[in-house]
Amino acid sequence: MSFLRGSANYVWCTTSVLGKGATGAVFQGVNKNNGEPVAVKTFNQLSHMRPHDVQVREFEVLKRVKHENIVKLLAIEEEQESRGKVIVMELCTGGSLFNILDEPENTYGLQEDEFLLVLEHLSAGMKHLRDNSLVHRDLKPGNIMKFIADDGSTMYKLTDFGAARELEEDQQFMSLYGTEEYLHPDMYERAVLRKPVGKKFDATVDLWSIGVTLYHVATGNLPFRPFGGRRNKETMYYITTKKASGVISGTQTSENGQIEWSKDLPQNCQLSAGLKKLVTPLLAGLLEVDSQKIWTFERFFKEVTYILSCKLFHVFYMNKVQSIRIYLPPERTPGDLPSERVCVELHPPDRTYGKLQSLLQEQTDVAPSNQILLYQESLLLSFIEDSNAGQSYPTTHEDKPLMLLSKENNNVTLASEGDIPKFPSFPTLMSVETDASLAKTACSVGYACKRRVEKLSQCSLLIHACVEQFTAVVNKDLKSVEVKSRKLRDIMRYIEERLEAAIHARNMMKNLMKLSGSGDSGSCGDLTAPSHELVGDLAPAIQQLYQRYVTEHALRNEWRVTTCTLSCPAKSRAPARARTMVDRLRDSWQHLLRDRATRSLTYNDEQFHVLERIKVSETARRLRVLLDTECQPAVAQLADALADWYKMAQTVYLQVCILDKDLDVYEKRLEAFSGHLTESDCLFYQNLQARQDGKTKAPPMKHMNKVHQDAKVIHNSFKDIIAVQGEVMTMVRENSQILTQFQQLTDTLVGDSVSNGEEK
Ligand SMILES: Nc1ncnc2c1ncn2[C@@H]1O[C@H](COP(=O)(O)OP(=O)(O)OP(=O)(O)O)[C@@H](O)[C@H]1O
Repeated sequence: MSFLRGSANYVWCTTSVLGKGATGAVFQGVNKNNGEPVAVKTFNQLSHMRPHDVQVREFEVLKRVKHENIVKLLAIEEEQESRGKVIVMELCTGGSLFNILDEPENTYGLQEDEFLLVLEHLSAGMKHLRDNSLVHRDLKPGNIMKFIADDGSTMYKLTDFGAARELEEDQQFMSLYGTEEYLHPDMYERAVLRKPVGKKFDATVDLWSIGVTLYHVATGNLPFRPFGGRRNKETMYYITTKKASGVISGTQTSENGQIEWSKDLPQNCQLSAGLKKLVTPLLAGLLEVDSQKIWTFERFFKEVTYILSCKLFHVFYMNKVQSIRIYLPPERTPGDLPSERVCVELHPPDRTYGKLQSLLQEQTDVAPSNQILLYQESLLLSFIEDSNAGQSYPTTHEDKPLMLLSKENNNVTLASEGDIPKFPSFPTLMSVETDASLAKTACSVGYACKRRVEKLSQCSLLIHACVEQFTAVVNKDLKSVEVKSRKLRDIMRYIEERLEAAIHARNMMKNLMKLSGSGDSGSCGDLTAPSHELVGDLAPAIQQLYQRYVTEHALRNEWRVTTCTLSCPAKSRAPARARTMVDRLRDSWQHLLRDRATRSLTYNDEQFHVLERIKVSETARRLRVLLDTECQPAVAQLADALADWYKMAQTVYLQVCILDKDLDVYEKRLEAFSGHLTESDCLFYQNLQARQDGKTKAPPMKHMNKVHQDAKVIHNSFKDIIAVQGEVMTMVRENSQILTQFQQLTDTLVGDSVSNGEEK
């Protein structure tokens, strides 16, 4: 039966229950004046038995807080019929985090991006409470609401501020608080075990609850789980108080059995290894029973700020066909506040390329010197303006990651992603009670399978993308090596020409000086050009590679030929098929849930119930087949093809690297020789100048100073050699002609004087 209830400005229907808690129920209502949907919190009889000041405290607190991560208070009104107070709040259509975690999709915890959103919003909301000297004391997923804005963006908001001071009244606290798994052990001892404790519950009790909540959000499970659950209170207390520092979970799987402690997040949780590394110490700091060791709020906020300001890199590690995530620490900003120093000291800012490489090595074992890191169709380094500054690093996405390839290891082996739990099977006898929970478990496993199918499908696309990008890089490198070798051959030719001219000039001057009896033209040092055989030797190898890989596209063609017959989960729409099957599992689960609520089924209903069980088992079987016999083998085959292809591609890449290095060595030698030649020319022309100035018999050199200066320029900047070579050569040639003419003239003069009998 539904009843319409109302206050001055709002109405709600008693069937539109959003949730129920210890103090009352929350309904979806509507503003009578503008139709705005709202949430209306009403209070039950039990809540009215609390002292008056306790009852009004929630209203007082709500009036004081104003923050985007705290549910907004719209009004406090009186219900027309009962005259009881109601709280009207903004409506959070995404439900509570508890409901979200209860979804089979989140059985193993929230996805990484959603987890980070909860972390950010939860800590921002808590910071606002701290800034207003408020302690929540009843923090748990049920009191964190998901608000979905008109633009579809999500905001998590804290709610339920009814607990703060009630802790002073033991009785109320014990009777009104049902969710004990999130309580700090000291509060647990007093409220649940009902032992008098001489301890004060300060703000750190919230930190413990944040720790339990975050563990729950990250894994889908509570961190401390005694066998038998909530009823095993003594063991619960034992686990939380006896756990060692750094331990973040304790589970008892059998009656009076051993506790399994762990300092790590479970393997099946959805967070990446990169984020786990940052979140695990945070959880350990919060789930610390020793009051001396538990983190302060300030430390918690700083660590969260640190985690959230890390730059995320999606990386596809080709040799393991694995998507990984790297969180690069934030940069130090000039405006770092003194209060942030602690955090800076704990995590020295280091957003350098070297840091990125060492984080990659941590997760992949590929040493920095062996990392080939690509972004799109180039090496990542070519995108980064300053390898010490993170701002210029490109933004990556799941489907547009950095590609990491190992330079020295040309093996490709699929990384093990861990086992997916088995689908449950229904017992032969139908049970309305257990069938619904078995169907829910089947849904949870179905979601895990679907995620794995999506991952494999993405891997297959990334394999193709990686091949394309690496091929582009090899081609680009080959092209630049080819251009470099052509340029060096040109330079070599130019240097040889210059050398020839220099030798010619010196020989002629020598002859002239001898003839004119003016002495020697001066030493000009050893002028032997570096053998151009080296560049000549490299040229055919470069040409051959160029022809095969750039002109004929051998790498691309090879990949196409080997993979054109292979199946690809992305092309066969495996993710869409997996999604349809999971939807089917969900429908069946909902059907079995309705059956459980009905309790007694008619004969026909029973037949349909049995059919739904069959549907669940059959869909589960097909989903497993899709994963095990279609997607996994397809990616394994692609990985094998990739292994063969990479053996070839890596060889070409390394060959090109070696050729490039050889050319660099040769370029250096040419540069050194060019410098040497320039110096020699300078010396030579300086000598001539001196002779001219000293009125000794020397040819009048045109452009001599210009040649001298340009030669210096060339010496300073070898790279400019091509730009000025024409000009310099013209001048050198002109000087050479002058010398030749001068010699001819001198020869004539000498000949004349000989014929005139002047020669003795
Ligand atoms: N603003 C809101 N929008 C949508 N649903 C809400 C809103 N506020 C509360 N709810 C739902 O109502 C439930 C109970 O609300 P609330 O926690 O305030 O009640 P309570 O009686 O204090 O509960 P508890 O026993 O947890 O202390 C929440 O878990 C949530 O599912």
